[in-house]
Amino acid sequence: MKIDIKSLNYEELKESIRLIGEKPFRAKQIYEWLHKKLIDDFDEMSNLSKDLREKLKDNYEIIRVEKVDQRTSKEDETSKFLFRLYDDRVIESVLMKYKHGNSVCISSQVGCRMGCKFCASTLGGLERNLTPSEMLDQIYQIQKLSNERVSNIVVMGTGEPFDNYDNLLKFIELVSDENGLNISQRNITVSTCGLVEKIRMLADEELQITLAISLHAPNDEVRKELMPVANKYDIATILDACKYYYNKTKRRLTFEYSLVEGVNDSSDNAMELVKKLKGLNCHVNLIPVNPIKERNYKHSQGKFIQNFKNILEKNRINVTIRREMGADIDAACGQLRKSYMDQNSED
Ligand SMILES: C[S@@+](CC[C@H](N)C(=O)[O-])C[C@H]1O[C@@H](n2cnc3c(N)ncnc32)[C@H](O)[C@@H]1O
Ligand code: SF4
Repeated sequence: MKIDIKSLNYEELKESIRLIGEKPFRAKQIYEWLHKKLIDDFDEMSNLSKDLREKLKDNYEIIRVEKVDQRTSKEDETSKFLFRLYDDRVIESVLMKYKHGNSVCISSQVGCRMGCKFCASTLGGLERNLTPSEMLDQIYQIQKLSNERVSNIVVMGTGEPFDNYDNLLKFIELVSDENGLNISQRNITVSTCGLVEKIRMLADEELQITLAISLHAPNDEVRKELMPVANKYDIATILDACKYYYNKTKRRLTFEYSLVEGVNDSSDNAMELVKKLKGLNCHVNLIPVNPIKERNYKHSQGKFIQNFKNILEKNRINVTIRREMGADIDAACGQLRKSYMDQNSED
């Protein structure tokens, strides 16, 4: 089997190149082609001899994702990309343009096995993990297709990143490498449904990334209704792990809270959340839930959203309501991929 060359870090590439009888300086050239110039064909590596390019082709493959669809919102400048993988599976990624720079939301798995009730990504279960190269290439292709420099990354697309932990760490290492895209770790956010062991492991890595926790409920009872993973970890245990993360990294935590009408959006719910988060250096992101046709959940009405926000603010909890981006292009995580798969299975 050929080696997935784009998933190797610089040191690994140097060693691998040595094993096929080449000088270490070649690794620097190849790494630059792959991760700075974003080339995905050995034949375009013009400072390498033809013989070496053939040798590379014999030993390595350059994993890439291939665009099958792109939709750009008429309401804002959000673009959603559908990419095909080498095994014909399909994933989605989103480019969001902000005043402060361009942000890409990437998928970390094909599907997800966590089963959250409101989420389209999990409807077909988990198909497989993405490799570090497949996570990277979502960004590389979007940068090339849009001619825009990407400055921020959120790992908030399909999949539970901590269920693909080793590949996630490798991806972070590669994308923040100064010999590659060199995206600051401070501009990378990883969102998790709260896998406690992995939160603690990540804290021990002492990286500078932002950790976002999908909380979505002020107590375990409501959380269990929405997220099966709540049967495994209670909120108190998750918050302990979050404090550990904060103490190790000094990075402010983000809590995501999708507001679902009549389920988690009352004043009592807001007060209970305040009590849970008091004293934590954190920020709460309120997300009006994006309804998916497979479930009955509705997003909270405007006045409930505003009331929830006011209660948090009065109690000095940092809070924002997430702008609904690209609502006209199935922008909720997993929705575009799901519509694509539904259409293709009907054909
Ligand atoms: C798709 S998940 C991926 C990252 C990780 N698995 C997690 O749960 O945090 C990213 C965020 O989208 C939220 N989300 C999923 N489906 C949603 C929907 N229909 N409406 C609003 N938010 C949704 C999740 O709860 C989570 O906070
Ligand atoms: S919200 Fe996250 S963890 Fe839950 S099913 Fe969706 S992708 Fe998986």
